[in-house]
Amino acid sequence: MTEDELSPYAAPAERDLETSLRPSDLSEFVGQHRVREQLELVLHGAMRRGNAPDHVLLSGPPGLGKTSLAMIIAKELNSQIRITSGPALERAGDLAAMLSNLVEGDVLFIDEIHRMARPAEEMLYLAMEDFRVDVVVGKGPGATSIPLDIAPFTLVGATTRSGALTGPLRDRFGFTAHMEFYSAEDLDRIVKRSAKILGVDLHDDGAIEIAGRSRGTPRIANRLLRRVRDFAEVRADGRVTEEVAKQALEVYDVDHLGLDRLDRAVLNALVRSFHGGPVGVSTLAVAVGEEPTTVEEVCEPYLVRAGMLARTPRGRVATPAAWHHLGLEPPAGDQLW
Ligand SMILES: Nc1ncnc2c1ncn2[C@@H]1O[C@H](COP(=O)(O)OP(=O)(O)OP(=O)(O)O)[C@@H](O)[C@H]1O
Ligand SMILES: [Mg+2]
Repeated sequence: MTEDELSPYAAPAERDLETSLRPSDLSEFVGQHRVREQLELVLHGAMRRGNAPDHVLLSGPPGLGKTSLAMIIAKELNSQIRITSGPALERAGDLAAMLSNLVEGDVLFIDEIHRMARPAEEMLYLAMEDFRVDVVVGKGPGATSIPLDIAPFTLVGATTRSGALTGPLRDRFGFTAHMEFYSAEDLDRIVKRSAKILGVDLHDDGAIEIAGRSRGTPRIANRLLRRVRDFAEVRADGRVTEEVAKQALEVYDVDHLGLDRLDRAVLNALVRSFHGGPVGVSTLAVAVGEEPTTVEEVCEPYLVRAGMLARTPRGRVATPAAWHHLGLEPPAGDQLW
C-alpha cells in the first residue's frame, strides 16, 4: 500500500471518485448527529427569519466530511456555493475579487482556512462582520481606502487545525461544528451506501469488517472498500465477505483496529525508543521520519481516540493499551497518563 492510500487526506486522483460518493443532502449525511442537529437549527432558524445564517466553521480531522457538509449547507439554503481555499488567497486582492462577486445569500466556502495569508484574513474580519471590504487604491502616502459594500453571505470555513486560527477570526464564526470520528455503525452504513453506488457485492459481515478498520473516517472506509473490491475481483469471485475483507486488509497492512503503518511506527517509537514517553511531538515525528503536523493531525487524533496515546503537558505518553497492542508488557510503577 502506498503512503497516499494509508492517509486520511484525499489523493488527487481520488477527488472524482469522492464526488460520486458524496452525500448530497442532510438526510444522506450519515452520523454526526449532534453537529447535524445544531446545524439544522442554525440554518432553518435563519431561513425562517429570511436572512443569511451565521458564519459556520467546520473543524475536524481530514476525511470526516467537512467539504461534503459545506456543499450540503449551500443546498439546504438553496444557495450557490463559491469555493476557494486558504492557500489560494495569498493576496488580499484575491479575496476582495471573490467577495465583491458574491450575490446575496451565497455561501462562500474557504477550505483550509487556517492557511490564509494575514492581509486576506484581516480583510475577511470586516467582510464577515459588516459585509464590507476596504479596497486600498494607490501606494505609499497617497493611498486611499475605498469602502465597498458586499452582498450578505454566509462564510463556511473548514479547518483541520482550529487551534491554528487566530482568535479574531474564530470569534467571528457564529457556529463551530466539531466533527467527530464516526462509530463503527455509522461507517457500516456509509460503506453499504457506497457499495450500492459502486455496484459492489458487499455482504453484511464484509461491511462490518471494513467499517471496524476505517479509523472512524468515511474517506478511509470508502478507500478500503475499493481496495477490498479489487482483491475480491482478482483473488475471489467478486463477493466481499468477512473472509475476503480480512484477507484483503491484511495485504494492505491495516490491522484489526485500523492502525496503519504510520500509526504503528509512532507507537513503536514512543514505546521502544522513548520508553513510553513523555516525549515532544516534534521528536516523535523525527523518529518516524514524518512532518510534525502529519503526526499531530493524522495519527494522534485517532490514537488518542483509540485510547493508546495521551497528550500530557510534558509530552506524548503511551497508555498500557499501546504496549499491549505491540505485544509488550507496560512497565510497572508510576502512571504517566
Ligand atoms: N457523513 C458522511 N456520510 C457519508 N459519506 C461521507 C460522510 N462524510 C464523509 N463522507 C465521504 O467521505 C469522503 C470525504 O469527505 P470530505 O471530502 O467531505 O472530507 P473533509 O473533511 O472535507 O476532508 P479534508 O479535510 O481532507 O478536506 C466523501 O467523498 C464522502 O464520500
Ligand atoms: Mg475537504
